[in-house]
Amino acid sequence: MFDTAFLDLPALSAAGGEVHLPGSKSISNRVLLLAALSSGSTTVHDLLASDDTRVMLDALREIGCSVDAAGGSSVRITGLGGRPPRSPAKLFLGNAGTAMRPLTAALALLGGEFELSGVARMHERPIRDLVDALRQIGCRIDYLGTDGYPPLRIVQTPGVPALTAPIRVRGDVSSQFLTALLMALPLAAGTQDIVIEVLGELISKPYIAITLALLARFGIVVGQQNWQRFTIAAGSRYQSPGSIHVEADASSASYFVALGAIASSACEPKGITLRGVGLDSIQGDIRFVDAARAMGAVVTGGPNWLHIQRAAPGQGWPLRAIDMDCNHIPDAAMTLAVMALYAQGSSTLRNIASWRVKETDRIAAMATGLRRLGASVEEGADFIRITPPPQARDWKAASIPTFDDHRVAMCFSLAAFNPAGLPVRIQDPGCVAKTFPDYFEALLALAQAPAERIPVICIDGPTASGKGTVAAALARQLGYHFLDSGAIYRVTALAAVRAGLAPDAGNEARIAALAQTLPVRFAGDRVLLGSDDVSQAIRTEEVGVNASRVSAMPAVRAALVALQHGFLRLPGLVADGRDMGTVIFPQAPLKIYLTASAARRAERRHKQLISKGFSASIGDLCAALQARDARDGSRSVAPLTPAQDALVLDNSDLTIDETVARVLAEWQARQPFAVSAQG
Ligand SMILES: Nc1ncnc2c1ncn2[C@@H]1O[C@H](COP(=O)(O)OP(=O)(O)O)[C@@H](O)[C@H]1O
Ligand SMILES: Nc1ccn([C@H]2C[C@H](O)[C@@H](COP(=O)(O)OP(=O)(O)O)O2)c(=O)n1
Repeated sequence: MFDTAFLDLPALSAAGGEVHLPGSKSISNRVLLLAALSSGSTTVHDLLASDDTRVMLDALREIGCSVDAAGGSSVRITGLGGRPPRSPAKLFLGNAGTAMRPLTAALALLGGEFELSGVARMHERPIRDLVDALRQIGCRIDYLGTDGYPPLRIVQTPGVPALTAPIRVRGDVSSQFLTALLMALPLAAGTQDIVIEVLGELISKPYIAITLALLARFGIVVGQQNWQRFTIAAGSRYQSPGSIHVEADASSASYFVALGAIASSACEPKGITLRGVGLDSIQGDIRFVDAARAMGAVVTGGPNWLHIQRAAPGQGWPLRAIDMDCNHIPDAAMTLAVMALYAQGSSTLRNIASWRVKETDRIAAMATGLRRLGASVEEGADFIRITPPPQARDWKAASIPTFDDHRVAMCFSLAAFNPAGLPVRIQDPGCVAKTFPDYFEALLALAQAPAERIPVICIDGPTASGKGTVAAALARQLGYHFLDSGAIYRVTALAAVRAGLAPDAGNEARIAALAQTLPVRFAGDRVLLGSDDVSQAIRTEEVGVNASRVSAMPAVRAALVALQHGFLRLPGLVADGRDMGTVIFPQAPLKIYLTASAARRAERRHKQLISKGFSASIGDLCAALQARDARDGSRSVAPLTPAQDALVLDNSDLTIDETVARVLAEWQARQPFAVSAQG
């Protein structure tokens, strides 16, 4: 996940490939509970791994269901199937409303003694409408804290209550209470019809439609009249479907549908394939596909998959402008607002008043970002009209505020395909964690950009100037990849010595051959040589000196070029070494030559070695590093020297943080975003 202050997306040119979307949270928890209430075992595939599903799984174990890992993101649940739940039990449900509400209803009907609690925020989330509905049918539920809110105690004698009158529940505040009743009341439908009546106009009907569709998969058919009266027929029984796939969130899919519609495919296979949600989706937001098609997207699909391709020029590319009532797809429709940037003419999205009261005022948020990109935007209480920048040159490099709204952040990532080749800055990219923590990783795995557009910051300099420390900190702050090229030379030296090859000129060809296929991998902070973790072994002074020797061999340097170029990946790279700016990435827009006095560097290296448990004397270190500087600086190929366009930064009297701040300021100054004006 990118938890940086901002994420700069370079201009993207194409996209293609396959993405498996994570399972929907609310479908995951519905399916888990239904599996737990059924007879038989259910293998649940594509379950979302999240806090909310974890607490549900723990609760199900606690009440006596068996939960077994079934490989990857699958679990096997063996349901109660008419057995009483294990009781008494205390269930901690975190902040998962999708666990608290349905479990309350189900346990109140199953009978036993239970305490249901959660985090402090959960104890501020109302549950009275559900408790009132359950009390109507004789369930005993007490509030353990504030009236109307969890924590709750359920003390219910087992046995099905006789239900003579319809059960009434309010539907105008939240549809989750109705979902909870619909999932629990089949437990009472053995010998009697169950009728639920909704008081008030039912909101969020598409979510009830999801509940009904899932109940049907578990053998429960619910009759429904006008979304006001629901009937569960006598004799209804939960029956496991054996296996079930959790659909991905259809509104999360909208970003990738849009991606396929606007991005060309540079190579085969063409287009974007989405796995996890398909044309037969039970989610209302799947209707986004129709809107995307109306704009020109070429979408095919089947159960659990979609394939999206950009239309041929003139046949849907550039996209067609639309004028659409978006009431049925409120969340996914935000994506249309960004697709409108790639349309010919003005697009109007209507009946979207609910955008104003979501995570943020989404009409205002979208208007702000779109205007910053150069679009003309008109907004009203319940509509937005977007006219794209007339020409490529009218686009602007924008820093987009995201207002702590995951959907705003995901939407504007798509502006990186702009025809002007401008980068886009997404502020607070971590806000996508709400529904799709790895959204940007998934996008960047599909997106392509020419190598010359992928930003690189080079930090070269002599030993112990702080290059590695500063480069790693910068990479972290910018969300960029990090290349520690010195580590590659160190691993080469270690591998050579282990293979019995002394780092002498006579062994150059053999060491170069070894370097050509060097199985080096970086995994977070660890450096692996094959499967051997060499992170510690390569940090000794002896390996450093040997690295300096092998690095003076032209054939070895040539052999390692492709490996180093391979680190240049989206969204950008910070590279640390000796020749990053002079040889490996001469096109880099920022090159820093970091240096410090020999005495300072010897002190730093001394401290570093002591802290890692190696013994060393400052005097020896100072002499050694001066010798190394001399060798690195005088070798025939790629000698250590500042690139012509490098900024020389002597940090003898700077702290690490000050050095990082200096480099970051240089980087920011080179960006096209008017940061101070735009915030
Ligand atoms: N500006 C600085 N002031 C003080 N210590 C620093 C500074 N920069 C780096 N160091 C310390 O010096 C040591 C060497 O830094 P390192 O990043 O390994 O250097 P290099 O990669 O240039 O060889 C580290 O322990 C680091 O914490
Ligand atoms: N891009 C690079 C990186 C390192 N080298 C060589 C020169 C250095 O003495 C060794 C070890 O590099 P490393 O950056 O790990 O060394 P220091 O941590 O600066 O002591 O590799 C190089 O020639 N070119």
